[in-house]
Amino acid sequence: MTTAPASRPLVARTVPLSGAAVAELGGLLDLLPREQAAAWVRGGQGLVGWGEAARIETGGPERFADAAAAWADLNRHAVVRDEVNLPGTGPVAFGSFAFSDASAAGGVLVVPEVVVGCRDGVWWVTTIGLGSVPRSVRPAPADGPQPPRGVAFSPGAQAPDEWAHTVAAAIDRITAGEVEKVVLARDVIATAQAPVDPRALLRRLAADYPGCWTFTVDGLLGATPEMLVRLERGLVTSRVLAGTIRRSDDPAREADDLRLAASLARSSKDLEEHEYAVRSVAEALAPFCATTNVPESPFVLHLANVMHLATEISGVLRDSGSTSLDLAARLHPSAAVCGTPTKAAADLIDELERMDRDRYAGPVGWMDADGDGEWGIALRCARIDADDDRRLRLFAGCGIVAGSDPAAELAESEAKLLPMRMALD
Ligand SMILES: C=C(O[C@H]1C=CC=C(C(=O)O)[C@@H]1O)C(=O)O
Repeated sequence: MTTAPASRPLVARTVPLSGAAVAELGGLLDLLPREQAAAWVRGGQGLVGWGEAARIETGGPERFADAAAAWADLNRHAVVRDEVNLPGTGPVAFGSFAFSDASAAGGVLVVPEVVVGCRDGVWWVTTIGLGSVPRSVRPAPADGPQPPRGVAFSPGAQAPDEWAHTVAAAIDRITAGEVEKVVLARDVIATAQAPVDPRALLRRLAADYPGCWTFTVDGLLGATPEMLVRLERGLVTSRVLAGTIRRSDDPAREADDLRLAASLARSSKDLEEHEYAVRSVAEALAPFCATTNVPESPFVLHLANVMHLATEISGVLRDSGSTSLDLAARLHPSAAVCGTPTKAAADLIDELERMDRDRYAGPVGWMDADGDGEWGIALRCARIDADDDRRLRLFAGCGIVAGSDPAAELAESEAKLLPMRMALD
């Protein structure tokens, strides 16, 4: 199913924001109103948007292709005046897609009525209308959000010890030769005493995880460290993560961190897990790229809660007709969230997880009219219940290989849930 408002043209205008206007703004996230907010922000830069000029909803195995086609169609007839001309100026769609072809969560592209962007000190505002010239807007800080109140956590599809047994079952299936790696996830339900204002969570996530991409699209919000694919004027980049170690709880932890980072970089179990993920991305990108660069060994990425093995892959696009969403569709699901071989791992996930991942572990991000954009993997995130905004589903998953230990994976999943738990605290 695709719903796209086809008959009326998109009308978009981008203008730069002057230094004096920017001085009054605060940060990008401070501009968001409570309703219909979208964001993709890292280290103070990125895009935020609000309102809904157009919405494209898709579902099933063709959810990416249908969304890309509907977005291209909207832009074919668009009337655009862009005075800034950078990736992310002109009409922009924020998007989020389900992990699984079978999920009712499908996919969505939301075209906000107002988008404010910041990149390398350049600020702009884009106003977008459907079938009419949009009113010009002077962005201003919104009211401060109330922090969440009285949040209680309860198990989702599987209680923690049950999930550890599931991990043990997965290890048996790996040992039996069914798959080489499978990523198993679990969910946790958070229930607050009052409706949760997503902006409070976004601000907390951005402050605690400045090196991650803090996002919200259509009720999904989080701070992901993993970039599935970025396309910018023909340059393709991807940051692959797999292989994790928890950081120590000790505040004076620098010496500890060095020791942990060194043990992660030497861990054959984590290096194996990482290698599957890198290979899946490199192989999927190769047909699209004239050249690619895949570093031989990973580096260790330090986050506030965990450290990951990380590899930055880059390439030059061969065919200028491919959009960032086309690339994301081809890369999804990578072995960082599914496993190896892909189909057998996806079947095992269906069988063992006993839940719908919804939009967790699917691509989330934005795209402009040229097809440039950034699509992260929706990790360290939660989805607000559309029917009850006091309720959220939190997700975390772990790559399982033959050498995995169920108790250690359970502890790792707790560490990955921490960003959202703390944001709800
Ligand atoms: C599936 C998740 O993380 C992936 C990304 C980084 C490290 C991972 C790991 O070490 O298992 C996972 O592959 C998650 O955070 O829910």
